[in-house]
Amino acid sequence: MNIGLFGYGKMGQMIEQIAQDRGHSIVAKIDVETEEVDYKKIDIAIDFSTPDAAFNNITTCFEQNIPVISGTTGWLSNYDKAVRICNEKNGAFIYASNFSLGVNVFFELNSYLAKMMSNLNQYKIEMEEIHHTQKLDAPSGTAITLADGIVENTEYTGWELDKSDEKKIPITSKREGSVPGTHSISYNSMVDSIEIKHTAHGRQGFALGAVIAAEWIQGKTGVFSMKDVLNLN
Ligand SMILES: NC(=O)C1=CN([C@@H]2O[C@H](COP(=O)(O)OP(=O)(O)OC[C@H]3O[C@@H](n4cnc5c(N)ncnc54)[C@H](O)[C@@H]3O)[C@@H](O)[C@H]2O)C=CC1
Ligand SMILES: O=C(O)C1=N[C@H](C(=O)O)C[C@H](O)C1
Repeated sequence: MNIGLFGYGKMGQMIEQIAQDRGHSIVAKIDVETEEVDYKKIDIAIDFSTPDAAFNNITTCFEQNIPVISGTTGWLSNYDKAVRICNEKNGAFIYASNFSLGVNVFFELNSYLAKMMSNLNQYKIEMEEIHHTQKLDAPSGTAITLADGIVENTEYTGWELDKSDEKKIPITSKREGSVPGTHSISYNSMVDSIEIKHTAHGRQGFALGAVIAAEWIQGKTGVFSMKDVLNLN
């Protein structure tokens, strides 16, 4: 595949390595200073840019009939609009807050545990995410997906960054050194706690998942998720 990277930061560079190892070519590296893009060369776009840039990058690719894999977080207020444009153009799109296999298994585990805990009112939930200090958004996209999985299976109505509303899942976002991404969810009662936790050891898992998604979406049209790619059911 001829890949166009939108965002050539920490993730863009990791994806370049992994994509090349898997026999793909990087034909464009688009970053903040890029003035001109030759879209004709690009078979597929992989966007790991910034919350402000993602929507424009994604929809410009749809206009150019280029399928898009996006891992950028913090732009989701425009997600429905991006999906509409993708469908209007008969395009192909995958957004995932986290492309790693481990986190996608963790998403399933989280939903399953939430369902089991839904009637046990003596347990109160808490979520914590820890990332490097360069991260622009909080809470992380992964934490939001985890919270959505809990809301779907319990009576919690949403999430909040500062604990106050009993009906919302309290999320604590910590920014420390170069931490690649740690997410934990705990259910705490007076007598005990149950905790599940995912710890990324680096960015390889995210990057590999994005390249696998790009390989999977070739020749398809529609809006998909990592659950489709990984066949997790
Ligand atoms: N879904 C997932 O699995 C993962 C998602 N992420 C998300 O991916 C995004 C990027 O993460 P990192 O690479 O760590 O950040 P980074 O800050 O290292 O890289 C972002 C790059 O985007 C560039 N950029 C800014 N405006 C741009 C524009 N208009 N067009 C193209 N590029 C532009 C920046 O100059 C920078 O080089 C973040 O939103 C992060 O939360 C990060 C890791 C995994
Ligand atoms: O910014 C990051 O680094 C990461 N962002 C994603 C998120 O917001 O969940 C995924 C991963 O945790 C790393």
